[in-house]
Amino acid sequence: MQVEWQVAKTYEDILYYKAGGIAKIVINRPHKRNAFRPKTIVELYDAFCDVREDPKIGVVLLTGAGPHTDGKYAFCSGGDQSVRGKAGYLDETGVPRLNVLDLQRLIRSLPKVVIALVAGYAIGGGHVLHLICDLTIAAENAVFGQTGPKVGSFDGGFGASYLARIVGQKKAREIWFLCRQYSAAEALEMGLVNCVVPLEQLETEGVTWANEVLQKSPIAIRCLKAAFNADCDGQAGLQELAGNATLLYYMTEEGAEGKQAFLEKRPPDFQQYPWLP
Ligand SMILES: CC(C)(COP(=O)(O)OP(=O)(O)OC[C@H]1O[C@@H](n2cnc3c(N)ncnc32)[C@H](O)[C@@H]1OP(=O)(O)O)[C@@H](O)C(=O)NCCC(=O)NCCSC(=O)CCC(=O)c1ccccc1C(=O)O
Repeated sequence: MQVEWQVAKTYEDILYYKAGGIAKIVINRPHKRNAFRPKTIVELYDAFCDVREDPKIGVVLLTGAGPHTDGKYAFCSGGDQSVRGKAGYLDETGVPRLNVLDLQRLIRSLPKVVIALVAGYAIGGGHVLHLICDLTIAAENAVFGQTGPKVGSFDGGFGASYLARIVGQKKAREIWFLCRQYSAAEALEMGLVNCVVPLEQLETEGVTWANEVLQKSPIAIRCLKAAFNADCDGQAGLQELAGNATLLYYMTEEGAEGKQAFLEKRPPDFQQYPWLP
């Protein structure tokens, strides 16, 4: 399936396209195996905010540019260690940041479906990025793993607890404690990815999945995503789920009656609405 991607906005570290109801966001630092610096995250955050505000977009494909000149592919290799300072990753003004955590929360709470397309390495913070996406499609050359304890880092948030929800406690501890690398086939076996396809079919497969999602009810999908999140995300997850309930209530005549009565300075007439079983 050929897609006519249109550039949605120009950035330095990422590429951002749209076509139909699909957005494609590409981490574009192949010379660093698509490691992210604070600027990369600021740009990713901006693009995901644009997706959130665009009512035509229902699905995002998140991927990495490649191959690099050495022929190797990467989805993302995590935080750029060359700009790591004493208290985080240094931005252009020297302020230390761990702003990937903001991006993780934005992707998770985005009321649209995010699909990671992983070719090559999804390592360290890059592995956590694919993990928090709603779905992951891996190319046959994909390689997954955490490196934190090897490079003096760890993600005790979604990177630990959500990983354990997906692959189980024993496997999650193995992944973090041993810092091994896992093939696409092994990732499929442990439920870390949804499917594995030949490299040259990766984007086509992503577009096929996206188009299938786009045939479905937007409100049903956003409520389901919030419901899946609520199971793991404590009060923030409940807030997200309940926000959808409020959205739906606002869309009812009953909800509108309360507002209308206030504006017309009269008592609300809720008696016309049934107390359903
Ligand atoms: C990905 C590799 C396994 C690929 O190996 P290989 O194919 O042999 O390529 P290399 O020759 O190693 O790399 C090519 C080229 O890219 C540069 N590079 C690769 N990865 C990085 C990186 N992460 N940062 C900077 N530069 C990178 C590499 O230096 C080479 O450059 P040359 O100039 O050509 O030499 C392998 O590259 C690899 O293992 N990479 C490192 C993976 C890693 O450890 N990532 C960091 C993990 S920690 C993290 O991601 C922090 C996440 C985070 O922000 C966070 C989140 C929540 C809580 C806390 C934190 C926190 O900040 O700690």
